[in-house]
Amino acid sequence: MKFQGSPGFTHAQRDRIGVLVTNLGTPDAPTPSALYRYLKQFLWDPRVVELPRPLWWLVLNGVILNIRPRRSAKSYATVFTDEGSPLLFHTRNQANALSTMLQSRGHEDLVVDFAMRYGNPSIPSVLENMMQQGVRRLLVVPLYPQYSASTTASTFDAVSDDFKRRRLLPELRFVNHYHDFEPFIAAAAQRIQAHWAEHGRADKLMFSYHGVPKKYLLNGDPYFCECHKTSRLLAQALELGDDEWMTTFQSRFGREEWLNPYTDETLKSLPAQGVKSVQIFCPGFSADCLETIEEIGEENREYFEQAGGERYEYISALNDRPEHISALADLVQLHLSGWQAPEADPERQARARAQGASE
Ligand SMILES: C=CC1=C(C)c2cc3[nH]c(cc4nc(cc5[nH]c(cc1n2)c(C)c5CCC(=O)O)C(CCC(=O)O)=C4C)c(C)c3C=C
Ligand SMILES: [Fe+2]
Ligand SMILES: [Fe+2]
Repeated sequence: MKFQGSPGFTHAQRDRIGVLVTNLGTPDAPTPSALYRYLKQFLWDPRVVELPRPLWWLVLNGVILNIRPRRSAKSYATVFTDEGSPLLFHTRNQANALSTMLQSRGHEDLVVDFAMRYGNPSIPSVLENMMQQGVRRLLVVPLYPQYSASTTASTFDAVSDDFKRRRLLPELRFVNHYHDFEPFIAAAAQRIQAHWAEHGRADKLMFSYHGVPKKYLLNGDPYFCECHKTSRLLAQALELGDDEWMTTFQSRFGREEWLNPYTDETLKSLPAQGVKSVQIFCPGFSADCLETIEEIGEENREYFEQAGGERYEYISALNDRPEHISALADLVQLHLSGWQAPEADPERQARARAQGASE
């Protein structure tokens, strides 16, 4: 095995701290061929689908990749804009705003960038770029508030797979979750309150999270519990009574049982129970994407209205709202503690100057 070196390396280059923000990833275009590439990479990840590989290879390549790319491309076409996929442009905007906010808080020499677990910009390409800019201490921040092996651990796999081929490794810190981080809860509560100020309240506030197969919970994934904790803290922050809110799980895939109650089935049943108006917020999605805009904003609205519901409002994600960026900056600063910025260390600065002068 030949490990990849760092061709541009010089001793005079100052060590820098990097912050890599990541999210799930999205197809490059709303076309069947782009969807084929994206879904093939995503659904072949053993963290996402935990079925025996030979069986899953047959189902994925024999059935799913023959049907789903065309179907999903149609859904994606309804959410893509001139700026591209919402997940991509929101994540880019978040990283830019985070960089600006951290600079304004005195972190002037941080390298802040973003990457996607699947698709582009890929984690290896962005890591390479950051290493070339002198990043020797790296904080990875997956924008998944709740930990799940299928998302958070999969991101760790991608970072460590990249490290496996490198000679020079940065020091690594990795944010596992922030489902109960007070500034995050406060930002989400503020988002909901802003919606109420504009539109008033509804009979029920639903917190809808992306689901995972129920067996992941039974096998020890804390995701379900972390979702419930986020909901409970949000309900507390908003001073909601027990019958004013609920937690549900969306985006089921395949036939096996997933975390429940399911968002779609719940919405179909609520009008018959006297709930005529609902507002839905998705606290697990840090950025709007197909699963919020199309699935919650459109598809589930129809289920609720067809079942007799009268008022349905989707409360958009935190995206690059200032309160979200501020919460993320708090999270980054918490995790950077002890990693003094090189400029703030006078001894190191003097050493770097002397070294630069002697070369
Ligand atoms: C097949 C299993 C899947 C698991 C497990 C899963 C977990 C999971 N996903 C997210 C966040 C997102 N998922 C998104 C899209 C999406 N998810 C799956 C499947 C699983 N997800 C598929 C096949 C797709 C693609 C769309 C489709 O064909 O239906 C997205 C949106 C991406 C976008 O481009 O907009 C997000 C975000 C979480 C948080 C999670 C586990 C906790
Ligand atoms: Fe998903
Ligand atoms: Fe979906």
